Amino acid sequence: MADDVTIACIGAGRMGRGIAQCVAYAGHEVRLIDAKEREADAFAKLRDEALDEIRTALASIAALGAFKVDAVPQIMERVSIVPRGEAATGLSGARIVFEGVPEVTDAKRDAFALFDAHADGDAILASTTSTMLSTELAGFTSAPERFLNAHWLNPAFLMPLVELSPADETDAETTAFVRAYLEGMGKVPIVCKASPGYIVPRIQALAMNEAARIVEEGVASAEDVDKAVTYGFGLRFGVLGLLEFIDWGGGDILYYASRYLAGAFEDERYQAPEIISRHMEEGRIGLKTGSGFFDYSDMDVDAYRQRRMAAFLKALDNAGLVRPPKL
Ligand SMILES: NC(=O)C1=CN([C@@H]2O[C@H](COP(=O)(O)OP(=O)(O)OC[C@H]3O[C@@H](n4cnc5c(N)ncnc54)[C@H](O)[C@@H]3O)[C@@H](O)[C@H]2O)C=CC1
Ligand SMILES: O=C(O)[C@@H](O)C(=O)[C@H](O)[C@@H](O)CO
Repeated sequence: MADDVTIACIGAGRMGRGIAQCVAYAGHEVRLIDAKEREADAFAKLRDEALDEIRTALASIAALGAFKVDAVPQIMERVSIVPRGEAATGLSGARIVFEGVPEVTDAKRDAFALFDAHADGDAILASTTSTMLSTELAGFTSAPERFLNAHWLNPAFLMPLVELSPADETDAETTAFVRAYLEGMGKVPIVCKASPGYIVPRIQALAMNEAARIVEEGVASAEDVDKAVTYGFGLRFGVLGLLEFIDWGGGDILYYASRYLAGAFEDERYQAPEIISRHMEEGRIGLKTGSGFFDYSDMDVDAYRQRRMAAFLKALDNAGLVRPPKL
């Protein structure tokens, strides 16, 4: 991967700015393109706001000790922002164009048309849509072989994961190029097949809606729901992952818990998928049977548990929750 890759972002909102910050930090030139037609005054306001936001975010991370604050001006020199009318200049020479316009089909269609009209013949278009099916979006560009979804998580500068979701027509080289580029800047890309919501938005939409529902029903306060996530749900799944935790608790427990909750709430949303009952029939319910979603049969299980314990202790220590025993 060349060091002088130029990047463009269509859309200078939350994600466009966050991606620009990562790209500039990683040493590459980045052009933000305001996707909306605006009067000169309105564009100047947006430009100042966007550059200010990126500069302030960099400075606050530097102030926390991540890097030297003197580096901020040099990083900022790599960021520019142009109005929609200058999209041709902004897109010229860009190797990857990240699209970050609102999660609305017409806005995507319009941004893709801008890419088609002005981007270079070898440029890759990567949509940061949270949910839209890549195969559907691919139909909005005349270069579907150079298109894929690249779902960054917010805040882009802090979150390592980027979910890549190629469309049916996407060339393998397109995915490989974007993957290598992201890895080069220290991100952690994963590839999933064309499917709405990939992994994270698909799981978190259920979790976020359920959290909101708990507050709506008066079951717990917003403070306590988020405390439960910080000190329970999030902390544990940060160490174990969801599927590994099924193996720890036992797939059978999830099966019975899901059945009870589906009955108690009289709602199908708690039904376990078929794979859970199939694993039970096959005796694959996790650590206690030697396999579940993962295979533990050839593993030194004590050493494995000790590694996970170390990760838990680290997480507890970060949260200031490690206490010595009372003697
Ligand atoms: N906000 C989030 O937490 C995350 C958002 N995404 C995705 O990234 C994409 C962009 O989201 P954000 O950056 O949050 O949006 P945003 O609203 O902050 O920024 C969108 C930008 O596009 C411009 N724009 C262009 N065409 C527009 C139109 N037709 N109508 C209105 N505004 C238009 C807006 O002026 C704005 O500058 C969406 O697809 C979203 O689902 C992905 C990950 C996280
Ligand atoms: O994970 C992310 O950062 C994003 O996918 C989002 O937060 C989504 O846009 C989410 O807010 C949609 O409800």
